[in-house]
Formats: sequence, structure tokens, C-alpha cells
Amino acid sequence: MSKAAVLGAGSWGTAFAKVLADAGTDVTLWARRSEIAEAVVTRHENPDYLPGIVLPPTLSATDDHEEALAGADIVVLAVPSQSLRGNLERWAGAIGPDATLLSLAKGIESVTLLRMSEVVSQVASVDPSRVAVLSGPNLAREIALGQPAATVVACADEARALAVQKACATSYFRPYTNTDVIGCEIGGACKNVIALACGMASGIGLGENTIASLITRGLAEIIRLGVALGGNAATLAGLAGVGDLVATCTSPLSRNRSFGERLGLGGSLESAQAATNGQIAEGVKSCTSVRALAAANGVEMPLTDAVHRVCHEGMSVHDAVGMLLGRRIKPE
Ligand SMILES: NC(=O)c1ccc[n+]([C@@H]2O[C@H](COP(=O)([O-])OP(=O)(O)OC[C@H]3O[C@@H](n4cnc5c(N)ncnc54)[C@H](O)[C@@H]3O)[C@@H](O)[C@H]2O)c1
Ligand SMILES: O=P(O)(O)OC[C@H](O)CO
Repeated sequence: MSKAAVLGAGSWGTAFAKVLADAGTDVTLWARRSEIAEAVVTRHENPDYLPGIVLPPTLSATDDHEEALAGADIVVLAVPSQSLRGNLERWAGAIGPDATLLSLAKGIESVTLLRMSEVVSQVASVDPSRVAVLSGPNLAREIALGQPAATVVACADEARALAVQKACATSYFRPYTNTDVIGCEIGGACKNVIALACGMASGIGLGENTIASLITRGLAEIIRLGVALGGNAATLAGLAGVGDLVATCTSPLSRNRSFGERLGLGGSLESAQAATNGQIAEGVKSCTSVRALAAANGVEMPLTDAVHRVCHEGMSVHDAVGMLLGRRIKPE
């Protein structure tokens, strides 16, 4: 049986730890704050991130990362993208020599423009074949409620992907394997940016035709970037691409979509941030890094560019819509 450590007790870290426990995997959740670890152990609840969800009594938790990592052959990294490097620097020395490192984060690192698996491999000094990613339409609260969903576990080393797949397969959570780490990570990072755009459109009162157009053209620019970086277009037509894009762009549970909606309703970046209750809408930072990554690879991403301008250059949502519709008309 696998032993897993889940590092990060936010909404997805906690929900995924529940999935692992429900799959029969021996799992310990690491929380930054001792009161969260204590609530998970004594009350079987994470009151800050998944209030009202009953966690399995078999799920243990600690605020000591060395305790969580002892003997773990699957190390799940469940902190936001921009904090992964700093956290992993502290954890790396306690990770076992042959453990698989599984990233749940959906983002592109600011400044370095690295994908999360690249950050992991660099910071932990491990071969990229030891790094796996998990990505798909997986809104944490729905998964924690046991609502059926599928996902993708991608790793260059297929045997490791299979081991992770086995460790997290349950009656409600269906993981598929893939070796296309790049495609999965680009899908996960970029859909957050398109979800911000959909939220903005909804916030200014636009309807379903607009949302469908944003999702479809968003997918087109995501595929362009993924393929330019060496990913597979078929991956982006799957769960880690279209699947996650649709879930995030349409669900009121999505932090990114909700964040965009608040901006569309006229809120400032600061007020939208404050309304997330300490949770992270990854697309707000990733729109800038994805835009830079696209530019560095000669890929056009007009929607991502527009989201960046609204979030970071003071452009209004109405002006962004005008800018997008004023583009040269062309074949699909
Ligand atoms: N929530 C979801 O539905 C969901 C689903 C799939 C993937 N993801 C991805 O998983 C990753 C983690 O997301 P989450 O939803 O669990 O996050 P969250 O915002 O709910 O919680 C973040 C967790 O990371 C911890 N943390 C450690 N260092 C931190 C730092 N420097 N700054 C902020 N938080 C820090 C926090 O204490 C907290 O436990 C993100 O990349 C997200 O995109 C989230
Ligand atoms: O709440 P969001 O917008 O971070 O999205 C959550 C997940 O990534 C959906 O798969």
C-alpha cells in the first residue's frame, strides 16, 4: 500500500487527502497552522477551507512536515503556485530518495515562467521523471462531497503515473493516466485566466453566447501555447484541457470566475482579492506569466493579454471587450 503526504491543507489539498484516504491509501495532511491540523484529527473537519464536510477518521494531520513526509512514497504538493518554490525549499530535505512528487498546483511561476513540475524538479533536485501532475475538472468542494468526477495523472514515467492513479481511484474519483505533463500543466494554468475573462463578461451582464465564445477561443489559444511548448493537442481536448476549462469557466464555485465577476461588477483588484477569504485565484498572477511565456514563444493569446490588461494595467472590462472585437477578422 502507498503512503502519501499531502503538503497544504487548503481546499484542494484537504479534498484530495480525503480522496486518497477513501481510496485506502495511508495519508497524512500537513497544515501550516496547528489549529487546522488539530481540527482535522479531532473533529474530522477543515473548518476554514471545507466547512461542513466530514473527513474520514483514517485521515491523519500534522503541522510538522517531517512527520508528514516520513516514509511517504507519494508526496503531494498542494500549495498555490507562487508559494511552491519557497515551501518546497523547506520540505526538500525530508523527501524520500525515490518518492514520486505530485503537483496539484495550476499556475506558471512569475519571473522564471516555469511550469510547476519544472519548479519541483529544480528545487528538489530530482529527475523530471519523478515528478507527476494531477489536473482536471476538480472543484474541491464537489469532490469533497463525493460527486463523481474524472481527472488526469500525468508523468513521464508511466509506472509512477499508474502508482498515483491506483492510490487515488475511488468510487467517485476516476483518474486517467497520461505521459503529457506539459499539456496537462498548460491546460490547468491557462484555464484560470479564461475563467477570469468569463467572470468579467458575466459581471458586466453578458450572456451565454459570450461565455461560449470565450471558452472556445480560449481553448484555441491554450492549444496554440501547449503545442508550441511541446504538449499534445489531444491532451487539451481532454479532461485537463476542455474538461477543466468548462468546469472553471461556468461554476460559481470557481475562485477565478468569481474574482473576474467581481471585477466586471466594478470592484477593484484589492476588493476582489479581499472577497476570496484568503484563497488564491491563481489566474490573477498567471495571466502575466502566461502572457510572457506566450510572447517568448511567438504565440498569440489575445484573451490572456486582455485579462492581464484589466487586472494589472487599469483597462476597463468594457474597453477590453472593445479591444478584442476590434481585432482583424480572420478564418477560424
Ligand atoms: N480549490 C480547488 O478547487 C482546486 C482544484 C484543483 C486544483 N487546485 C489548485 O491547487 C492549488 C492549491 O489550491 P487550494 O485550492 O488548495 O488553495 P487554497 O487557497 O484553498 O489554500 C492554500 C493552502 O496553501 C497554504 N499555503 C502555504 N504557503 C502559502 C503561501 N505562501 N501563500 C498562500 N497559501 C499558502 C495555505 O495555508 C493553504 O493551506 C492551486 O494551485 C489551485 O489552483 C485547486
Ligand atoms: O476555484 P478555481 O478557479 O481555482 O478552480 C478550481 C479548480 O482548478 C477547478 O478544476
